[in-house]
Amino acid sequence: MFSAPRSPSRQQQIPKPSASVTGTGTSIGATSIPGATTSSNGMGIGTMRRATLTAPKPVLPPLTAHDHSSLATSVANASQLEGPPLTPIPASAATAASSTASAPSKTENVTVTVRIRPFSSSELKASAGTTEVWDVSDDGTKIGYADDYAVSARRAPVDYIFDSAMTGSDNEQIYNAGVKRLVQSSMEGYNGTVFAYGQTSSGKTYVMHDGFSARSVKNIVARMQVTMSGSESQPGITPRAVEDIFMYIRENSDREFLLRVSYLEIYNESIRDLLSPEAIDLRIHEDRRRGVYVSPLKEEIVTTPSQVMRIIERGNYQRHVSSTDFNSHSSRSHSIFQIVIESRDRSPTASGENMIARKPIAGAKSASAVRVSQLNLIDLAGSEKAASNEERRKEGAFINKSLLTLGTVISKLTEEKGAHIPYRDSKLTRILQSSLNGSARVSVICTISPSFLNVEESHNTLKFAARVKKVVTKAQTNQVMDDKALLEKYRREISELKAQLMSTASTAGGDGAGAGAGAGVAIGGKQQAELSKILEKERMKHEEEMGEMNMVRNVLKERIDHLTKLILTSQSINTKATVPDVPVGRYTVETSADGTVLEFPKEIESRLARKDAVVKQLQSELEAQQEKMSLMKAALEKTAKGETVDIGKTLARIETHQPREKFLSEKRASIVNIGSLDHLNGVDGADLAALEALQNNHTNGAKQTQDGVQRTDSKGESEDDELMDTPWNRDELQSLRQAKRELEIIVIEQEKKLEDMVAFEDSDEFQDLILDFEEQRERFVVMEEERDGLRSMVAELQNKIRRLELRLSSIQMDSGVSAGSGMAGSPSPSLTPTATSATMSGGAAAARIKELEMIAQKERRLRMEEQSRNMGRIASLEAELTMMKAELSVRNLAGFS
Ligand SMILES: Nc1ncnc2c1ncn2[C@@H]1O[C@H](COP(=O)(O)OP(=O)(O)OP(=O)(O)O)[C@@H](O)[C@H]1O
Repeated sequence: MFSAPRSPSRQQQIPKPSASVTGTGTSIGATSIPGATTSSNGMGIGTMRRATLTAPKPVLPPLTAHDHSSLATSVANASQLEGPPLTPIPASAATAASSTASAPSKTENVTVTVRIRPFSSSELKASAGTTEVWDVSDDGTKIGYADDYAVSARRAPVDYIFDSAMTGSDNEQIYNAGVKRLVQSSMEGYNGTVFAYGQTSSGKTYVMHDGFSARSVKNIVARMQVTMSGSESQPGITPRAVEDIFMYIRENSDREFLLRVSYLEIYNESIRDLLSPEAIDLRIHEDRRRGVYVSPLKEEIVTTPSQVMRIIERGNYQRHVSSTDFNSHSSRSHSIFQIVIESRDRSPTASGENMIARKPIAGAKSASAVRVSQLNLIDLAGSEKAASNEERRKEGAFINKSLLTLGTVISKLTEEKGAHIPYRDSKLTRILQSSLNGSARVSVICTISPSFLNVEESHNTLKFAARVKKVVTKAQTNQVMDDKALLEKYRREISELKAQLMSTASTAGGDGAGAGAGAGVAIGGKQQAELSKILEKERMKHEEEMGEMNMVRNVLKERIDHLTKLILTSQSINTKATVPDVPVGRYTVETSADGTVLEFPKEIESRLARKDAVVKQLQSELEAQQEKMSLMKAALEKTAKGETVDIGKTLARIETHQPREKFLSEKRASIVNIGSLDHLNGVDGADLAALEALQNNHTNGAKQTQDGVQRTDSKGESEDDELMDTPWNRDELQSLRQAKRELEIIVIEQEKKLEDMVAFEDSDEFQDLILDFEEQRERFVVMEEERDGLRSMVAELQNKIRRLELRLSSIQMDSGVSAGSGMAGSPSPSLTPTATSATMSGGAAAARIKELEMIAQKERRLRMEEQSRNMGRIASLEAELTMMKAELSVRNLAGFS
């Protein structure tokens, strides 16, 4: 056996999450994706090909320094990016690749990496020390029994050679050694599959997902601690692959990409969509064009690494995970996360921008063809010995059977050329068929335990690894020339929309010509009036059409924008990374000479007040949610440390924060059940009674009894085991976590609302409102001036009327005097009566009087006419005034509503 010194990391124990695993890195907090949409698309696991079986060939060349550095830089930056909401994928378009042209790679063996994880606390306890069973050679390629162990256990030496063999917890090392190059080649158009294989609790989930693989409470607490301390993380293969994918897009400016993802699990031989959990028992289909695929399966288009990680987290949350005798958080299903990568040359001739009517060209190779590849990241459930719990036993039987079939398939592939390969004997092998039969690059990560307690299982894993190493593949790039590729479909749609946009623009540009021509014809009178009526009608119709046209243009522009955002380029990714400029000067206000704001327009004032009220409300809601979250965190931390949770207080506090009854009762049950009841010995009678009442209310009364028994059994176990000793507690903890996630989602939603409010202030809509308001205000001032003018005109007229009335009455008086003296010989007002009477004779005087009377009468009539005219004018002015007032108040109402 190897004489190499033992790897120092072999001596280490599985680090306690809080102590040695130092961060979460990629943020995979439980958040929902606003606008996430569903489509019923098949998940093609690659196109069907015949197995390419040859004698074992040399393995893939090792990674170059360049390989290591170019992809390794991705992790930090790409997680910052954010993208548009998800988009529905038209069912007809989102199919797997139909390859019309392909470029085969060289034949190559499956890449196999083996990792021996550090000792777990229970292994250490059971074996009373770190008895090394396995040893890794200095060059990191061979693995065999450790010398001491081989001697003491009388084992014949074994020697396995792989692409890499390693120990410890470094997920970056394992990613670089076994997966990085495969991810890169999947970006270049080759199908790729990575799966983790190994006994239960050997570290598959740890390597595939992240350093806190198991979703145990301790790990959640550790995550919190790490997040709070801001230290480094240990992401697994999946987040690293995701980061590298986006880094690749960023660094390859000559191509454009479209990414879509799906996530499924095989649980007890039934396929379930983890992104649409109600979709269970999905079927596997196969046809010549699409190969083997699962349908219907939800696919989501993704545009940022964080978006992908949120989807994975969402799926992980749905995955079947339970505590077993061997792993407190054991994956009870095989999970397959698939990323479909479409890409195309961006050069103008190849982009398809100008190829609206292009037809698919079967079999032709072209720069504009879309490359379609799939990257499958698979976390298998682990093989296990018989479990004590019946349900776990049943699950274990399904798991073992499918893993056995996988082993048989691998054996047949490598040993019996031309033999029948029993892919159909399990859902797992059926789905993996296209990858295993040669058309994809495959990398297998085998994980083993270091302990002699698991030596047989570890040896079996090594045998499996050695067999799978012999499988030879010949990956091909798939090129699609038609709308089977979403990229092509979307590009084509963008081109068509742009063409439509152009045509609406030219229609809009030609407006008003007809109206203008008619206006120049010289015609008069009635005809002209009719013509202007027609022209006016035409103008209004034209305006309406223009309005509609603008609406259509806006819709077209939005759709173009949306589709363009889904297509990723190095430029778009880099742009998304930059912080948008904050617009300056949101509204116009009146200021004094020294710049002091005199007054905000009332309209703005009231809108601002309304907005402030909403913001305040949102803020207080946000604070309340955060408060609740910290209560939950504190409760979790306490219980994880085995401390007593002050049930009464915590419940009361949460109750005051959480009005939703269902949520409350869930939380009550969770908190009541988190801690061991043993801790509650010191609680006084009233508290205990309250606690019991709460427990009685819990729906799982039967489970509680069982839990109580198991809890007693678990005394003296490790802290983790104590905490996770019963399925019931785990369920409760899971529901507690669910509650926490719900709160996180609410917080994110609230924050989004706040952002929207702020964004509204910057929006064109808001600016338009302010402009509108300014216009209204100016109109109001003009109307007020008009009203004042009319008022003074009315006052003037009233004065005039009064003057006229006075004059009239004085005339009447004069006339009365004259008439009286007429009988007494009085003259008209125009004549002096005394003079007249003095100078005229009786007959002449009578005639003169009559004449004067007639004059007076005529004058009275004239005055009366003038008076009634004036009265009419006054009435019409008053009516006009009333109208103006009414109009004014209507406008005021309209302007300020
Ligand atoms: N390389 C490692 N370094 C540190 N801790 C590890 C390592 N591998 C696994 N662990 C820890 O061991 C425990 C079991 O690991 P994990 O859940 O990944 O096993 P698994 O193989 O996925 O099990 P199962 O098949 O039951 O789902 C976890 O607590 C995990 O954090």
